[in-house]
Amino acid sequence: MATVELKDIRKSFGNTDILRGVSLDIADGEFLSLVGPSGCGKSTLLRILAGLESQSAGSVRIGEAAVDGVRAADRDLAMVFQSYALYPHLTVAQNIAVPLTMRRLRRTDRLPLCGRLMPGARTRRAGIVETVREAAETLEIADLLDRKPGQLSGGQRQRVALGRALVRDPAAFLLDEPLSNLDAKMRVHMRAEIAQLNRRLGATFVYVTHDQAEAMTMSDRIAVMMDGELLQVGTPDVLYDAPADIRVARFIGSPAINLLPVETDGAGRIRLTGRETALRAGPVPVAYLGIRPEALEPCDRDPLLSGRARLVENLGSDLFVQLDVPEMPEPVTVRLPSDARGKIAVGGLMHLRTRQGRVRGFDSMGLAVPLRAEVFADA
Ligand SMILES: Nc1ncnc2c1ncn2[C@@H]1O[C@H](COP(=O)(O)OP(=O)(O)OP(=O)(O)O)[C@@H](O)[C@H]1O
Repeated sequence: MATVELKDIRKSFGNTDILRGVSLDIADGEFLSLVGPSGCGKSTLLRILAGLESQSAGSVRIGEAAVDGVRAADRDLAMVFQSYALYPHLTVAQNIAVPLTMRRLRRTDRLPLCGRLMPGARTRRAGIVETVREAAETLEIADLLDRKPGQLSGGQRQRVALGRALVRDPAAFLLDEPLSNLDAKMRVHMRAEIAQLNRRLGATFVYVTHDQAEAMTMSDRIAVMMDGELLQVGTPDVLYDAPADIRVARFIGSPAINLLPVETDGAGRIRLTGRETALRAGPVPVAYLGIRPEALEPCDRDPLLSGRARLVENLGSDLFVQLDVPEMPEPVTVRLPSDARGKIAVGGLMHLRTRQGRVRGFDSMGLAVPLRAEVFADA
């Protein structure tokens, strides 16, 4: 098992800069997800780490060793892709055994017929069968070992691909959107299994996904990438509660955070839809307030904002209401507990407030800035 260190990685394809200096330290045994919208450079970064692509500048270390210039096959990493890349004519057991056959059997052992007669070949083959069986048991596919990939579900195929990575006992696992071919239910199931696998093995996992929910539920830390840059690296809680950048705030969380345009006057008073609020800016003027849907709640007096419901979505456990707020460019989303069911109808007027510490300020460049004082009716 190993730490992974990426230092100022740059990559250009022709004149286009795809990675613009990415530095990231991943701890031994950590589950780190790289997330970001399509085309932001996540897969390119993972491929550089794997040795499948070379960087234009910067360096990669795995464990104690600098691996720049080291071939992919010699980096001691296992990769799992979105396409499972299984051999259709081999059984599950044979598919899982592929890396072991290459590594543990001598060329002469692999010869048809006479290979089995080579001294020690029988013991080496028995060792492989045992390792495959252990991996299959870990992944709960031991009863499928004799099947061919065509006779498996998507989730089972993905487990076989994981099994093939597992038997290599690599320094780190690199996974590139491994669940995107699965249906929604299987994705939820497999993401729990992969997270458990990381804990059980104590191995370093680097996981690429564009699905923030996947990253939030599985990771120790998440690195958010956009346009070839890392915007923020932190635990799921930090990214959710304290995004450093408005783009991180928008990317993390579903439904999305409300980003309300505001004005700050010379005395630091923050005005929302032309009305003064109880919020005050710090030294830097605030241009947007970020408020998560669950950080808004109905109130009778001194509302932060008021609007009419344009959509009420009942999820059973929660209620999502979208409000049209006069002068606000986009509807405001509110998440209410299930006991609000039946109390709010489309067209109904709602007054909303938020609580101390649940508002985040962003400046005109989109960087998080401190609010000086938050004075609420309930404070
Ligand atoms: N071999 C290549 N030649 C030229 N451009 C490339 C090459 N590989 C990737 N790119 C470009 O680099 C950018 C980043 O690609 P990359 O696959 O890393 O993005 P990504 O964040 O993983 O996206 P996705 O989630 O869609 O897979 C894209 O604009 C892509 O078109």
